[in-house]
Amino acid sequence: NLPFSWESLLPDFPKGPLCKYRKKASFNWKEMAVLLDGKDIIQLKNRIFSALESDPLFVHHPGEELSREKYQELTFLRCKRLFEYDFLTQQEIIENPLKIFHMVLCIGMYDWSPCIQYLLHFLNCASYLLEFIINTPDFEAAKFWIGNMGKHATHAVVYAQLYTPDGQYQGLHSFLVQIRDIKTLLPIPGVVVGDIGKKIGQNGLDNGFAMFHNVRIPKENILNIAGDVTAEGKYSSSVKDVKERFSAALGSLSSGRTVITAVSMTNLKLALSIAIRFSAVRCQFGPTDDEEIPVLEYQTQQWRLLPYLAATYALDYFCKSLFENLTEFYLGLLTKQRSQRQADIGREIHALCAASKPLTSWTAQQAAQECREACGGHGYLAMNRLGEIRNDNDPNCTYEGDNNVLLQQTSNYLMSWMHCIRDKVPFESPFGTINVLQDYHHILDWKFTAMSVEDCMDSSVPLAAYKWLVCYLLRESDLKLSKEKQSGRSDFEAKNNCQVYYCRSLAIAFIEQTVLQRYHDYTHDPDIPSTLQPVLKNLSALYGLWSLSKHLAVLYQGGYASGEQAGRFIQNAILELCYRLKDDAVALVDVFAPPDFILNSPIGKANGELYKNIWGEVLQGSKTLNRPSWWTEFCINRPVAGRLKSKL
Ligand SMILES: CC(C)(COP(=O)(O)OP(=O)(O)OC[C@H]1O[C@@H](n2cnc3c(N)ncnc32)[C@H](O)[C@@H]1OP(=O)(O)O)[C@@H](O)C(=O)NCCC(=O)NCCSC(=O)/C=C/CCCCCCCCCCCCC(=O)O
Ligand SMILES: Cc1cc2nc3c(=O)[nH]c(=O)nc-3n(C[C@H](O)[C@H](O)[C@H](O)COP(=O)(O)OP(=O)(O)OC[C@H]3O[C@@H](n4cnc5c(N)ncnc54)[C@H](O)[C@@H]3O)c2cc1C
Repeated sequence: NLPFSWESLLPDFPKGPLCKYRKKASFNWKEMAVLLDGKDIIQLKNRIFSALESDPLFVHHPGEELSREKYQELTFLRCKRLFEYDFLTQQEIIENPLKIFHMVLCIGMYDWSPCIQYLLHFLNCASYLLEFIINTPDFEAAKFWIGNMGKHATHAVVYAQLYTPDGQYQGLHSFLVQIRDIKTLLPIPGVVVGDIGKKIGQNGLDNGFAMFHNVRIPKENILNIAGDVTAEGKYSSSVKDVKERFSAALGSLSSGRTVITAVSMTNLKLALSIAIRFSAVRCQFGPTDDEEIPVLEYQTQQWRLLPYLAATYALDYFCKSLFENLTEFYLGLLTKQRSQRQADIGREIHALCAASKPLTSWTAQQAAQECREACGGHGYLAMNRLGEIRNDNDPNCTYEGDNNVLLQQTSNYLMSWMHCIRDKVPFESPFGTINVLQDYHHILDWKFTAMSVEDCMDSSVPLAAYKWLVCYLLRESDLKLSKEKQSGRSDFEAKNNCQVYYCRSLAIAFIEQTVLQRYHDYTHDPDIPSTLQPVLKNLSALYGLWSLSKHLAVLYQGGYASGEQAGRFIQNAILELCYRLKDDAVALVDVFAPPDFILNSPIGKANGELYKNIWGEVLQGSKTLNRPSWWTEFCINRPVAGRLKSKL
């Protein structure tokens, strides 16, 4: 019973082999799309997708190998065009900042290279408006990997150690430094700048290096987030402590990590759209010799893909909520809030995104590989895009902070609450993500109590287990750290020896619990339409149980679970949920899959005409039917076997 306007916003899919599954779905995919995104966002997505589809600059080149140079040029032209489209007015952004988030992800669904190039220009121009001298002390201190710097950036935001004329060290600060002439693109005197070479993915985007030798920049070019310097060279800062200034200087990294969390989640959407549509139409083997069934009917295929589908829904919700948290933080910064709450928000967001980036980028990396294999040989064909998705997702695990290093930031934050727990001092965090620790002592006594598989079919079961897991890992990490220190290890060594199985696991369990808590609350909200709630609850339960199943050893080790049944119930519940969700799977990807032009994968097309789509693409290759240019080497210049064999 959707109003007519919804129908025009979300046109029906073409008829074809996927209809069989679409008819079996327990819910209406359009109603779900409207619930998750709302009319405004769907309109924005349509606007962006159709602009790209109708623009000749964005046309795909099937069967054509672009050189890196050409791809970089095309990426730059596309980036310029994105500025020309200017998809969002300032007013729209102010009214709903979430639109920026959706705009970025829509462009990224097409190709991450122009998207990230655009974003780096857009954010650096938008968010940053002495007479300092910039120097690179040695080769190891060179700036390396910098996005857009390889070929074309004219200005860079450079993080550098600040020394004032009195010789005092003032900590890390950021400066706007011109690196190339804006008319000629030649380097500014004193700057050595260049391209770092081919990468595993995202090759449309140029990444560069730079070294500075006595490069003078105007005094105004200090980006005075944490401090400023007067004309007389005197340093001033509202933040007195160097360490706090360091945090403030790094604070801006939280926005990058939040965006990367969403970029990775979007890669999950792309990979799953392809793999699930493929699995629903690709038939192999069957109960009888003359009946082949779609590979989606196999338990293994369901178990390999559907938990990632559930993860996509849970992480999609989490990303939006994290972006809202970040918006609140930036509103505080813009209105120059100096309250304790503002500082606490900064710390909590830092802890959240330092773990959500690892969780989401790793999940997407594993999913992309699983989807690639789940599509068999066709998954390995470059035109089907799973390799590109996997390789373009890969650096999400590294940039804006290596995942393993970042997890330490989250566990540090969690460990910092131990003194409140020990001293029984009341505490809470602005977004409530650590409030679970208020019941730490009580939760540590909890046990797994489900008596049947059916009992486990709601996300409240894995959620309770996660709360225990977080408290348990916090206790164990804290004990381990104390033991290390007591045995005479330095702070550095002690901390280092507490990472594997302790702090690292703690940070992962914490973020999984937080994602699940938010998604559980959302899916169990009485305002969710009753037509959609059952499938959403199944997704929440599957995400929770599947994630939890990776921690089974610790649940037993710490005494939360005992006996054979607990593990068996969890495993059987996962399989049962996969089975229940398999008929909804196609409709669930229809909700988030971009149009065919954007998805750009013959096996992932919405019509499900697998073979027609592959053949259509194969035959478009300009040289598909040609004999090779080196055909004479095969037919005429035949090798004389053994001609070069040593006679000695
Ligand atoms: C902090 C480190 C991990 C470790 O340093 P260390 O010296 O050990 O410091 P600590 O003692 O642990 O911490 C000191 C205190 O500071 C607090 N802290 C640290 N970070 C933050 C933060 N972000 N916010 C708030 N507070 C912070 C910390 O909690 C401590 O406080 P306390 O003592 O506990 O109270 C450090 O090594 C580190 O951060 N390393 C990672 C470095 C990094 O991330 N580099 C990024 C380089 S830029 C990059 O990679 C760019 C890639 C471009 C690709 C982008 C693609 C996606 C699109 C995104 C678009 C976003 C655009 C953003 C623009 C841009 O980045 O240029
Ligand atoms: C595609 C791409 C684009 C980038 N763009 C930019 C950009 O625009 N601007 C910019 O400034 N930077 C950029 N970077 C650099 C990026 O920020 C860094 O690569 C990233 O922060 C990781 O640092 P690193 O490379 O020095 O790794 P390293 O710190 O050398 O890490 C190497 C390994 O050692 C491990 N390790 C390091 N320290 C510890 C520790 N304390 N405990 C345990 N293990 C540890 C890490 O887990 C990692 O596996 C980009 C990188 C990539 C790949």
